[in-house]
Amino acid sequence: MAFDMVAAALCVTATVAGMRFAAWCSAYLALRGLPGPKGDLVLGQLKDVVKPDHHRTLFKWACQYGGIYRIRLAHIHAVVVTDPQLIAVVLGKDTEIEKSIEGVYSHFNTLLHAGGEPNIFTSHTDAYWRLVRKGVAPAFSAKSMRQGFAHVLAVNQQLVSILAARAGAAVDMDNAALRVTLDVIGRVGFGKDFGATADLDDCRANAAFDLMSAGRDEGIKRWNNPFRKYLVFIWPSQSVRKGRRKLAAFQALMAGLLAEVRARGEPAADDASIAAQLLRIRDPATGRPLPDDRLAAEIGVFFTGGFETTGHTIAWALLMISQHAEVEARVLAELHALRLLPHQPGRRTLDFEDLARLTYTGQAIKEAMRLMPVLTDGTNRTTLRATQLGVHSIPAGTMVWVPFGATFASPQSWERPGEYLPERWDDADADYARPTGGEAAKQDLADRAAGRAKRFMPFSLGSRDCVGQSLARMNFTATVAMLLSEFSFRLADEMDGMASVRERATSGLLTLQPADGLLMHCTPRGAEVAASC
Ligand code: HEM
Repeated sequence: MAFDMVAAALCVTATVAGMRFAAWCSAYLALRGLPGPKGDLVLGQLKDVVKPDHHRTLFKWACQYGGIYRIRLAHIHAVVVTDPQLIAVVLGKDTEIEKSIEGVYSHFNTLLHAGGEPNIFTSHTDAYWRLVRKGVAPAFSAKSMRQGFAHVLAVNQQLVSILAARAGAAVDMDNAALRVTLDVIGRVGFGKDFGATADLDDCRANAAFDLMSAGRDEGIKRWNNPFRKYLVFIWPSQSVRKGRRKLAAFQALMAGLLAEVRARGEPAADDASIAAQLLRIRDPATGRPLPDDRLAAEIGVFFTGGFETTGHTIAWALLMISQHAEVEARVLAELHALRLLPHQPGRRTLDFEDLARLTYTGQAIKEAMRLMPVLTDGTNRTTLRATQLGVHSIPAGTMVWVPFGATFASPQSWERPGEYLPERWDDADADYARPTGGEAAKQDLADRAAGRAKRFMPFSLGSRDCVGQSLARMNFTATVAMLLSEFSFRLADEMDGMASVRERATSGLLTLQPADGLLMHCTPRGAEVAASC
């Protein structure tokens, strides 16, 4: 009897394995027509894409193989897409191509939830995701941003005073920008001042700031080694135990924030902060609020999603603007026209309406986001069924990777792609793909319904785009404008020049960031600057 059961189990296992192998082989054959790099026999291109400078490799492959090519990450077949027309299909068809939850996003579940439950970022596009996404949407409306602006101003004013007191000294502006971002999300979204901006020096002095990066580090280790979450039981090395402790501390921090928010009582009717909106969510089936553990995980995802992304964006924009004298001069002229420069007659404080008026400054930031996109790896999808991408039929179960860095720098979509040219955004249509290859291509493009495919999508596209983009825009525009109005920034000699900072940028830590911080000397602007504008 026992023998029969073992034999039956073995038969089932062998059949399932056989079917999987057959599916794998058929996907291999189906994708064989696509170009792609030759890789390691066992790992394929896996080793290339976990390197700290893999964004360069993805760019090189896009130039070499075009807007769609295949790679293999060990046993996973993947198709990499940088052609805007195809990206529009990939990110626009939720019912055919879903976020790659299993194998990519689900690794991040245990970072935020001890039991590994998914959150708005890591869940399928399902009923739970819709409930949370719809629930928090009002927190990012124009009205909420206007309400939160006073916090953005206060945090940046604090940074300006600290930098003024350290005039001339070299300050790590990447670290400073990250701190501002943490405080902005804390204050605007949750009514909580973490005080990270108050002390720029010591990472460890601010527990919240320290834990934000710790969550990220452990996330990467788990992504590179999915078994890491179990290792503490099997091989409890010091590093694994430390990672676990940090994660537990991060989750406790978020649970503590939830308790703090609850202790304030029912949110006021006009409070549409992230905290208030999360508390208002009700399960339509039971009418009950989300359980506390899920709420704490959702709070955590707004910090992890918004903290490094916005912080490094600010740092890259400061670097690019301050290293291009002609761009900086135009930014200053715009600030001067709005009476936002120190020492100018009738000087005003930046207000919410100014954010929309800072057209050129916005373009300068946007161009920095094109050349140094924080989410250079973009997004991953998986085909739920066989899907047509251009002339290629992509089998079900294939990972489709849209790397933004390679897309935003591709010579197939951009003129002078490697140059920092904020003026390219003067054209309101510059976000959209252009026909290349003469009249025929123009006609072809005009013929396609999806002819206005976007070639620039730093916040992604479609239903799973960035829910927090309005907060990010408000934060980075205000910070860059306020810092540049008050100071000129010179890259410290230790940084070895802008080219070297860009060359050494790492994408191995989830976001594209300066490898060794961004040391800059900040000099307060004198009266002559306003006079010369
Ligand atoms: C410059 C700053 C930012 C950039 C470039 C950015 C970019 C993105 C991108 C590309 C996605 C889609 C990711 C994917 O498909 O894997 C995303 C999703 C998300 N972002 Fe952002 N983000 C930024 C700031 C923020 C901020 C400030 C918040 C909130 C405080 C936030 C919260 C989220 C959340 C919760 C999601 C998941 C949305 C969903 O799946 O429905 N992000 N972001």
